[in-house]
Amino acid sequence: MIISCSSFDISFLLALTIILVITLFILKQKLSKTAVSNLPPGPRKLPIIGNIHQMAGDQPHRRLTDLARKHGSDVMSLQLGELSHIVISTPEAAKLVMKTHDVAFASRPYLLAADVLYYGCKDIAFAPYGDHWRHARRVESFRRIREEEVSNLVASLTAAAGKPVDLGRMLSTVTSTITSRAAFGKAQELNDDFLMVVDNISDVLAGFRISDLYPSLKFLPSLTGFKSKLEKMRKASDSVLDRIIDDHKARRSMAGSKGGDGDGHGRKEDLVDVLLNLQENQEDLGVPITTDVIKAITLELFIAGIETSTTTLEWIISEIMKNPRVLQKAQQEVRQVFGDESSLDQLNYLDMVIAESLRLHPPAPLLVPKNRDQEVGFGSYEVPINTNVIVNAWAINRDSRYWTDAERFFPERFIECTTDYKGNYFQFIPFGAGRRMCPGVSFGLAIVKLILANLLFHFDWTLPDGQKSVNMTESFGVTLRRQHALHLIPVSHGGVP
Ligand code: HEM
Repeated sequence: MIISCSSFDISFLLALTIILVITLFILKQKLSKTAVSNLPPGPRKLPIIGNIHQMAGDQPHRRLTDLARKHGSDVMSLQLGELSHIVISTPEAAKLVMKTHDVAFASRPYLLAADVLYYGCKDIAFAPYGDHWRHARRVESFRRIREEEVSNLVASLTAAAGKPVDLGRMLSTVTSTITSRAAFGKAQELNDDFLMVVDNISDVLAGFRISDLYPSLKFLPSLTGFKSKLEKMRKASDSVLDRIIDDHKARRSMAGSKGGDGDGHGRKEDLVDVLLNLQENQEDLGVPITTDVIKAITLELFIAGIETSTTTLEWIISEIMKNPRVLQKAQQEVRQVFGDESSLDQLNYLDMVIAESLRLHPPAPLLVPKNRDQEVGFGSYEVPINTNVIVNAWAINRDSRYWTDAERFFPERFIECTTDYKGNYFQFIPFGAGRRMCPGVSFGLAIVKLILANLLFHFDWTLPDGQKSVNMTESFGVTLRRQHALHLIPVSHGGVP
């Protein structure tokens, strides 16, 4: 969940002025009804907009970190438009949310974008906690990644050796092809409209647009043009997903296959097959797996697979280019040990490099927002039902009480502590924790590690002429991407792994 810069530009302010007048009376009434005496501390809020103005100016995870330092380092109240939030910024408070009271905080807030794009929140990430979500999570049967795609990447880089390449774009292509194979069974030809959806989805799911913050003003999404943008996106993804599902159904019926492993012609089962199998065995589930559910889950896993792995890889490579010592050490290990995918387990230093990059640059710095939908105590504070909960993993992963020299990129720190991603160490939560923790940990890490090992094995890397260092500026979006393209020069090292 990220605030889009565009949400805070001039059109935002104009729209805000209009709604201020219209909503004054309604909100005054609402706020007085929900006033609670013992809320966690927080910055002073203005009438109607609450603390929206304090979110402008920087990346949300950085703004929230600064505000928390001043107003409530563990847990802080924030009013964004109509919506009450608490912001969690320490491992101790994160443990209360994602372990002690995990069930009470296991739901997600309503988001119009998730409603429209995921067929009424029939995906996994934005599904309310309940029967649908429990069954959808069972579909974490991701296929083993295909080494061929990584070989294709190596071949393209070899062909471009000695010249600058846009590495971020190449990584995005390879992760998209791998995910496409796992999800759809083959690399799909995805039209420009669908790729527009992939590019924009993290922005529209950010959850901080004016229409998200004033959900009772139902006319806002139409007034601001947000609704028509979402409908256009849904139309574009819907036609591609329909085609993919129809293809699968046709192949399955030709093969006379009802589930099983593949279609009898050597085609392996993919994510869409797994979902169609579940649909055919509805009686086992008690929750209908409709075609909309299949489309929502397929789209979400496809996008989750590309965005997070690409972002993780880009930050790792940026960090090691800034730290030649680490690059050299990682490269030495890879060139001594790496043979094929089965030897990935022996690359211990590479694990530490990945962990250290995930610590400093978690691809989802604010995780996915949670919603408190059950009555529970929260430490000494009262947190009303329906409060949204933002867990600032970015701040937590840099908590100087747990991490010595916390801002420094130093993979060796993981010699002493664990790189366990199971959500048991609340000072290190790049994948979240608890019931709603990421189900794609193994799939995501396998892609990242395999690609990284190949990039380090086959190539030495240099910066393009005239570039002294890697620019580390972050961009706005649901995932924490680099703002500038990552241009590097691959120099072939030779050797066959
Ligand atoms: C390095 C890679 C990845 C990172 C860092 C990452 C991180 C995260 C985070 C932080 C969350 C939110 C957890 C929470 O709210 O507590 C999440 C949720 C999720 N992720 Fe990932 N992810 C990665 C890869 C993947 C992949 C490859 C997939 C699927 C192919 C995936 C699918 C999902 C789904 C479906 C959810 C929602 C879970 C739920 O709400 O129950 N992720 N991920």
